[in-house]
Amino acid sequence: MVLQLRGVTKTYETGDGPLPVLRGVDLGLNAGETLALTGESGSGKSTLLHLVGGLDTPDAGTIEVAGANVGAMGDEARAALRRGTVGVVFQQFNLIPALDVAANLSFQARLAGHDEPAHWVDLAERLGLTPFLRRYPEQLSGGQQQRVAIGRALAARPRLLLADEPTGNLDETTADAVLTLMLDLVRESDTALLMVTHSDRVAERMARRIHLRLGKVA
Ligand SMILES: Nc1ncnc2c1ncn2[C@@H]1O[C@H](COP(=O)(O)OP(=O)(O)OP(=O)(O)O)[C@@H](O)[C@H]1O
Repeated sequence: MVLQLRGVTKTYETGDGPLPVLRGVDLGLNAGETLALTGESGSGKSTLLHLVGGLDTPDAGTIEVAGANVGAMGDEARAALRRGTVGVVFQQFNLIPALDVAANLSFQARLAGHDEPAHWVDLAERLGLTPFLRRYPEQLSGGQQQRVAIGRALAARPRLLLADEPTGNLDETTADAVLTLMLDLVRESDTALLMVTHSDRVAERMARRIHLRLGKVA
């Protein structure tokens, strides 16, 4: 299994007191599996993604990614996890502003130890980014930046791809095309995909779907 969560809980401290968000989440994801994560606004979807990506730690429970316990990792191991094993496409794309599109793609691949120009060039071509390789992120539309973020994550050949509404900024036709491409790419590389979405249309294209409600998988 690429991802296994057991009894994961997370409570935030707020000005109004503790806010329990996750109350014992169990979840497993196999290599190459695609899973839609739905739930109302505020149900904890982004929190779950952040925990799996090692950006925050659970209060209790375990999160294993490719057999390693994320909660027990030190900063170094967690950084390595984010460089290579887990790819992320979050709503703020976090592209590197000082690097052009080609360099954003190749930099991430090199960081992950996959210095394979043919791979990221192919990803760029399939994502329709070839005309923009010499442009900087600020010179791209939101949808173009979104495609760079997808290409950059996949260039690192992750075992698990975490995506938060990755087609949310696109019109329906483009969103469908980008989603089809993403699903093709993860299938080809046997990458597991955990995608947060509000869209039934998107969720229906994934192999499995789970819903977060009252802090648990409903
Ligand atoms: N750092 C934080 N400190 C305190 N509360 C937080 C923090 N981050 C998130 N929350 C709260 O935790 C709850 C879950 O937030 P989260 O972003 O995980 O929800 P979500 O399901 O992703 O929502 P949306 O669909 O609106 O993006 C919300 O009530 C939010 O206000």
